[in-house]
Amino acid sequence: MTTEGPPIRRLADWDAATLRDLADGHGTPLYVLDQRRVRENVANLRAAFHEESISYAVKANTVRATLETIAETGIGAECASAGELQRAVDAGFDRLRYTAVNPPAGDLDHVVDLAADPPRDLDLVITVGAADAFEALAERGYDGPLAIRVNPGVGAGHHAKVTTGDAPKFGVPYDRVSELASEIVSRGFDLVGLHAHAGSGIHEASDLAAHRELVSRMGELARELDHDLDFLNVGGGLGIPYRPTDEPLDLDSVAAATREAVGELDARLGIEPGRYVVADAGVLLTTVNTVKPTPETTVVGVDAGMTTLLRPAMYDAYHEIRTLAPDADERESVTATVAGPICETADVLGRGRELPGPERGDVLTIGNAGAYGYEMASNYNSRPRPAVVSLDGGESRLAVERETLSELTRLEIEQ
Ligand SMILES: Cc1ncc(COP(=O)(O)O)c(C=O)c1O
Ligand SMILES: N[C@@H](CCCC[NH3+])C(=O)O
Repeated sequence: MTTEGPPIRRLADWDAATLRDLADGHGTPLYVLDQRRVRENVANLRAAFHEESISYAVKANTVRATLETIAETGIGAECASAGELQRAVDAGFDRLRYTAVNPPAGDLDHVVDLAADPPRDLDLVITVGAADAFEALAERGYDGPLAIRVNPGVGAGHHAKVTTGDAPKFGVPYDRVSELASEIVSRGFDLVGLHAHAGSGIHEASDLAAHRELVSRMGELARELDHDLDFLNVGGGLGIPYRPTDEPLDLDSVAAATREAVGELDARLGIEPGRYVVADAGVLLTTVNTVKPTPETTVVGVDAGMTTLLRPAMYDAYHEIRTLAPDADERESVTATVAGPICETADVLGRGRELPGPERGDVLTIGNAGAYGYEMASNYNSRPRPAVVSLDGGESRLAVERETLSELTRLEIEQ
């Protein structure tokens, strides 16, 4: 059983000497994932959502070491692709939800095969977000349990690009759900659940209000359906404080508000957080390559960029940045723009940051990098992806090797 921890692990709480040693030993850019913190986050969620069923949204971080840690806690896995599903199975998850968005044929083939011939006893439910996805499964002879992803018409999130509950791309329109449910049931399938997801990064009061509205609409829909359900999953999206001045969510009150909003329900409530489980369990270490004073700012060029951590470029997301230099206290502070090595103006990890006089060779640490960090890394500009180290108590081990230049072309065929 895992033990609960503080509601957030701040960047300042990481042990600087340990991180410096890891940067020395493995080079940078380097992701570090603390498995103890992952366990604490799961325990914190369980303490608050003790009546609900919890699945980890695998997309936030699929590094095997982390998936194994989470699988061991006994919670389920929510998977958005055949690749995620396979990783979750390989890491030991037994309760799996495949919540496909517009699933490609090859994915469905894989998932249907897995359902027909599982490597062990698996509790696998496929969630369809369109009538066509249901037809595609039926054509493949799938005869297992199904859930419907609903577009509840209300969304929330830290950025418009991750607000899903009101985006037409996601889910069956609310007022067409009963029709699809009847079709599924009349054709002899086992409809076990309904699902909706407001979006990612629910943190502000307005987002929490939208979440409650979503839950309430979903509760109503579940009651209106002429069919008994096993579960009503109201998605993930629980946000975390990215800025040092942000406060963590009060999970107990979010859980209580969720229960209240759903109303009378025979089915079990479910949630599927990703970010909340892994974000503050990870940091990104990066080395300063250049320090360039300019009339506007001091540009601190580092070896991590948008190909290592995409969130600042993609969502203008804020990630705290600190120096690990041991003599930081003796240095005069400068206002810096921390920029990556990619040929894009958007390749900036932080603007207007107060840093103790940065020097070439300094190692910086970037906070809350455990969620959607390594996972969204790319090879743009032919940059190899970084390594990942897994930390557990005093032990550290390499979890993902650093990509090499020769690996960048491994799929290319000489013409
Ligand atoms: C269907 C679904 N469930 C769960 C999540 C997890 O979201 P988060 O990492 O914000 O908890 C997402 C991502 O937004 C999602 O699309
Ligand atoms: N990638 C997003 C979260 C989106 C989750 C997927 N629906 C982020 O970094 O905030």
